[in-house]
Amino acid sequence: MKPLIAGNWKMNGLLADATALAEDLKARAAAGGLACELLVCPPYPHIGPVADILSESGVQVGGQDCHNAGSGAHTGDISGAMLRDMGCSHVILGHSERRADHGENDAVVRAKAEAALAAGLIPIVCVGETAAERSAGQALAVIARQVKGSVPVGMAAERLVVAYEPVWAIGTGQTATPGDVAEAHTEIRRVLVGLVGEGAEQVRILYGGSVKPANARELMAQHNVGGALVGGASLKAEDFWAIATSCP
Ligand SMILES: O=C[C@H](O)COP(=O)(O)O
Repeated sequence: MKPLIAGNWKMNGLLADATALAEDLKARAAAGGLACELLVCPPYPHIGPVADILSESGVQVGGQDCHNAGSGAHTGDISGAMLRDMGCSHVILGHSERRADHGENDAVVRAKAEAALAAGLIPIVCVGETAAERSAGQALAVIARQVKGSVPVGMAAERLVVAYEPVWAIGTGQTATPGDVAEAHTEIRRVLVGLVGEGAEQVRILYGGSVKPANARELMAQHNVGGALVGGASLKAEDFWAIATSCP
């Protein structure tokens, strides 16, 4: 399977910024020849216009979260079906900013992943340790616990993406070393084998945390790294494209 380079635009920009970025990516994608799949995850209000612009481009569109219920009285939330209806193929779930800002735990993330799958979306399940957990020597244990708790059991490997995002590397400019990344991804793969079975080798495990053009090539070359989840650098088409063209 090709690597996946996903851009998480988070809560940034207005509609004009989102559509300008989408138009720029569409123009770059028209040349073809990328060795990876590309995905952008705009803020909810921008998903429809961005999906319209990118509809024939090959660049996929995703959500940044969805509720675990299919519909109902959940003010301020959106469902997987709504994302699918707007043209989304993927949804990011359990991002550390959701876990911190909205108190989402592994059980909630797993319920959301099950709802996303039921809606026809591919969940990108995020895991990663804090700086304190790493200092305490618990990084791998935390990662293993989050994967076991957040990933639905027995799912098809091609319907799942996992993202390793050490919390201390997100938006800080401090990137995990290639060795840290390889170690964490190997642990995630080991846990996935128990959850997914034989297909676990096919699950793409993305790295996220201060990925930029200058470090993307080395990170993407690590064992078990199947792409990147990019925050800040995905807001500039030039940088996002440079990361996409770094795929092996
Ligand atoms: O979802 C993306 C990550 O949180 C990484 O963000 P960043 O590239 O700005 O560090």
